[in-house]
Amino acid sequence: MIRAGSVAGDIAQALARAPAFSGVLGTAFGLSVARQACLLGMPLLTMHIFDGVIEGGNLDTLTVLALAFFVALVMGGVMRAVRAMLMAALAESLARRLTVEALEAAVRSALAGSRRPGLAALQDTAELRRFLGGGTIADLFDMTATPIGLLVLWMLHPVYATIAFIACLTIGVLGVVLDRTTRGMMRSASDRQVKTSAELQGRLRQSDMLEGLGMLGPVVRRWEPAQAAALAEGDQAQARARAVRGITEFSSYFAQGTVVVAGVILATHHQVSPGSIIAATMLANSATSPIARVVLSWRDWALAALAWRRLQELFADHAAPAPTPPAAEGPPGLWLRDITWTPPEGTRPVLEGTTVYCPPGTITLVLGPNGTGKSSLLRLALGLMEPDSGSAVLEGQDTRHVAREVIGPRIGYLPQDVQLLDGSVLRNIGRFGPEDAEAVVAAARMAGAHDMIGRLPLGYATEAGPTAGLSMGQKRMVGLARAFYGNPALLVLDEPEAGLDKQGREAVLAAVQAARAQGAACLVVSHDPGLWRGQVDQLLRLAPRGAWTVEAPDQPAARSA
Ligand SMILES: Nc1ncnc2c1ncn2[C@@H]1O[C@H](COP(=O)(O)OP(=O)(O)OP(=O)(O)O)[C@@H](O)[C@H]1O
Repeated sequence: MIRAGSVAGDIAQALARAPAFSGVLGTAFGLSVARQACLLGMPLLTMHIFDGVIEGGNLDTLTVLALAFFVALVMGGVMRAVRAMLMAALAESLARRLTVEALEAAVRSALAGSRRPGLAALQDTAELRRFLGGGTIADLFDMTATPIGLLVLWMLHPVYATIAFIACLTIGVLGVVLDRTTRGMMRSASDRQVKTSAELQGRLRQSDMLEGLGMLGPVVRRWEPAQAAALAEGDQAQARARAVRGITEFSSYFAQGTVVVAGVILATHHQVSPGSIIAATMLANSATSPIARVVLSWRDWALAALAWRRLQELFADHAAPAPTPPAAEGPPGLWLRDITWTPPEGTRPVLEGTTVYCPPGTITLVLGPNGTGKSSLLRLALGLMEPDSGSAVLEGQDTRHVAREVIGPRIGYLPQDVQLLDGSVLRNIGRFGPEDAEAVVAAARMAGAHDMIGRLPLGYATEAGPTAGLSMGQKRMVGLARAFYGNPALLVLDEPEAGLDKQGREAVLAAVQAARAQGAACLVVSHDPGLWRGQVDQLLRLAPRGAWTVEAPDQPAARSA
């Protein structure tokens, strides 16, 4: 849980861990101090113009002072622009790094069954980018003007400094009160909004069903109260922020007005010069306005804090499994060793001690009633989920504890719900790697999809993404070709024949036989054992409550020569 007021510290700590980032932050801070020095010189110049030039009538001095005033102004502006560029570059660079990490963690979180959409992690990264690049941190750096301004005011007259100090204190206390009283509200509103928009997104994905069955109204009516509650909580926090904004602005102007009044009284008693009144007003403004800006940008701080907290929780809860070195003498093929697995929020294991060895060049058919854990076993075999105990070992390497880019190319996977990504059929089959048309066509031929692809409007160049017009059967065939791409050592197919016509089913059988002949260990889930009769080397039967058996098939597999 995030501690009140710890956001800046947390973010600064994270930035400081990266030397390049801390260097940029240090430079931006240095520029802020230098800029404040330039700007704080201006009230003193103004005072000299009033007290020295008006009384002495020396226009040469006025020219020099005016020039110095102008140079200070330009230098302040240049430093501000350079600082803004540095902060924007820093925000960009940090966001790029965070985006990759956030995406990886979001994928792992989705695999673990989390309902929080990956999109939310990207929105949080964008929020942090906006925060870092948007001048809020620069406002914090500008707060160095406050002690310097107060010191100079003190040197002009302690009464000036006291008035400005009280104003700074009032604004600062208001900021802390605002933060303490609304942070929880903002957090809850923001979390609720993420949840409700995720729910709505999930439901809208089923637009055919919603529209076809006339369910849109009831769905929206169920979603609306939660959304309204989230918005109401956000509005309440905003209302408090508006009240604080009013008091902050009032305090700032009140301080300046009081400085003028006090200055006139002091001048009539010859304790300060008339020019000091203008200088003190400017200095009081310089001392109070950075604190006021930080308080007024409180919402940005709060939103960035929430985004940061959510990302930290996502990274902590879904860290990449630590890689382990492969065993020196691992058996070839796939070995599922004593796997026990309980679904998230489940009370009893669906798989209990499941053990099966799939040598290279064999087909293992996984059978069982609905809900007995067949798909889950495949995902465990691929290392996509953490078992309660046991492991899946491919050629001596634990498939869970290995970099995905290392093991991915050795695996072919056809999930139950085939998803193709935006891009051509060619790019999808080639897994969006370097284009290798020959290997793509070889995979498509092996999957029996080549002729079907040839009949598509643009052949291999046809769009295959979720909104493209491929039928379910066509998608499945393209997905099968993607699984075969690169002759994987392990082929994991979840109901590959589902939804295919007779020709498609025969193509699948032939394709899996071909993969076996090439030495792949094949693990296939099916609800149609008849189709696979005489085609497989062993059967893994799953039953309710974690029961399982490994059997030889009724008819031994017919091996191709
Ligand atoms: N991410 C998850 N979160 C919660 N429960 C899950 C999750 N994945 C699987 N389960 C549960 O685990 C059990 C096994 O699911 P699984 O999809 O592996 O069964 P299956 O044998 O493949 O079923 P089917 O034949 O219907 O495809 C089910 O009760 C399911 O609800």
